[in-house]
Amino acid sequence: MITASHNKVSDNGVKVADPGGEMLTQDWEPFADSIANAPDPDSLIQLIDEFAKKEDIPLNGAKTATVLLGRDTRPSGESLVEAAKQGISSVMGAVGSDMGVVTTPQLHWMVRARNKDMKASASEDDYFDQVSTSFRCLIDLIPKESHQGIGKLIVDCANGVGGEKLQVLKEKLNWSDMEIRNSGKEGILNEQAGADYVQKDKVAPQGFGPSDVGIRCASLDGDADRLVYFTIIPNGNKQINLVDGDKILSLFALFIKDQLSILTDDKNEYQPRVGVVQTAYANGASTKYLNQLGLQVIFTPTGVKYLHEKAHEYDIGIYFEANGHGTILFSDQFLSWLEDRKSSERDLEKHNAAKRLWAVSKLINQAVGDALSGLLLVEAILQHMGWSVDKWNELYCDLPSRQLKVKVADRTAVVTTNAETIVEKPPGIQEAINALTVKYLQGRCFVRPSGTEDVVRVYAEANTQEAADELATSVATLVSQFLGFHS
Ligand SMILES: CC(=O)N[C@H]1[C@@H](OP(=O)(O)O)O[C@H](CO)[C@@H](O)[C@@H]1O
Ligand SMILES: [Mg+2]
Repeated sequence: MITASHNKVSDNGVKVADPGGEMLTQDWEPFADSIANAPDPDSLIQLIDEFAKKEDIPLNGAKTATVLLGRDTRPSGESLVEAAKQGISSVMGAVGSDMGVVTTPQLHWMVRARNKDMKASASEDDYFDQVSTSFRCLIDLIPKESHQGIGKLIVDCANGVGGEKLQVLKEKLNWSDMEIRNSGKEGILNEQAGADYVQKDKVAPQGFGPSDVGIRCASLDGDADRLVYFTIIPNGNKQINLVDGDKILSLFALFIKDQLSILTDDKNEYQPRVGVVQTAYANGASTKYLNQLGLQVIFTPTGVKYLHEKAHEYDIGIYFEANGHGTILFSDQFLSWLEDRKSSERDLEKHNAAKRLWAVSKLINQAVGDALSGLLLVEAILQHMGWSVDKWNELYCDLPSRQLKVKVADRTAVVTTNAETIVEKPPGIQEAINALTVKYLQGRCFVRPSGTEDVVRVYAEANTQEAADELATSVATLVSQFLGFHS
């Protein structure tokens, strides 16, 4: 997938799906790094040959392989896809099949559908069919008493690929109450728009203003694998109430738990294991809420590859990063049990709960986090509950938080443990952070080296915004003292 996601339009990047449609296995990352940095074509071919030998991959088998290629809306995409196609055929002897402009999750979905679900020709149309059919199924199952409109939705598409794809869904679903903004027809990709901008800066994207107060708004990122919601604060100068990935996770977890409790009781032999996966950036109030729901919450280091892997350990694994990337994974064992229940259950309530969970498993992307299918699931659940976005946002109240970046001489000098919540190296810094944190009510603070930028990130939470800001600033100073200023 040729995309640089939420980054500026002049950036380029590539995301690689494995044959199951999921993210590239972590063992292969060093190889990906080495070929990306190969100095010339000969070294590239040599690296590929060596790797194929090491992994025991018969390269002549590649002749029967197909590599699906997709791209986001960046102007550079077309020529990069062409280059990829040439590389795939001339170096590997395989076929590069161009799927055109697609969202990252659509491409992952197609790879998965072709290999895992044995739909040899799975296309974008099949994706649209599956998500719209399962969405309609959820809507049709809404109990009559809560069948009421929940009002208009406006979606900021970051001027990216999500705009044209959401338009397809809008037409397929006859969804008149949804408006698409920053659709990509004009405007610059990701510029003051999109889920990353909205979540990090906590402000409304461009094109949104006072006339949108009171309306449910959502934001996708440039390749449509992240989703956040928000509402505009009246007279707030672009300020928003952010409904982030933690809240999407909480809504999904609540719905799944409700449906499971209709379907099962203590007498059931099979008790599906539900796991909720977060990172240290999850707001402390969300973790508390999920614990109160009686759910098992597990933490992993930052980066969706870790959350995704952990979520696979459960029958139903629900994961989200606060930035809005996440999905729900269902185990094969659970799905076959569910299929059984769906066909054998005589009790109407239980039968419907089974059908809802089945529809969720078809709607939500099983390969990666997907803003479009995530958005449809949020909308279906809100309609099911008869909830406004405010009601949803009131599930719990976010603790004030602050994120800062510190430029240091060498960020790899920071070594963390315990899902990145404790610093092991340099020695002494964790004790100093602890000494500052205990001064604040509901204080929580951690530092970690970024995996994507040359900075150390500081995250702080406390009972007031001033306190969170102060804690973050003083810990940022500590980081500079311990690690030396960037020269
Ligand atoms: C605090 C934060 O938002 N970190 C982001 C950011 O990672 P860093 O390792 O923090 O740079 O980019 C990752 C990739 O998009 C995303 O998965 C992660 O959540
Ligand atoms: Mg993205």
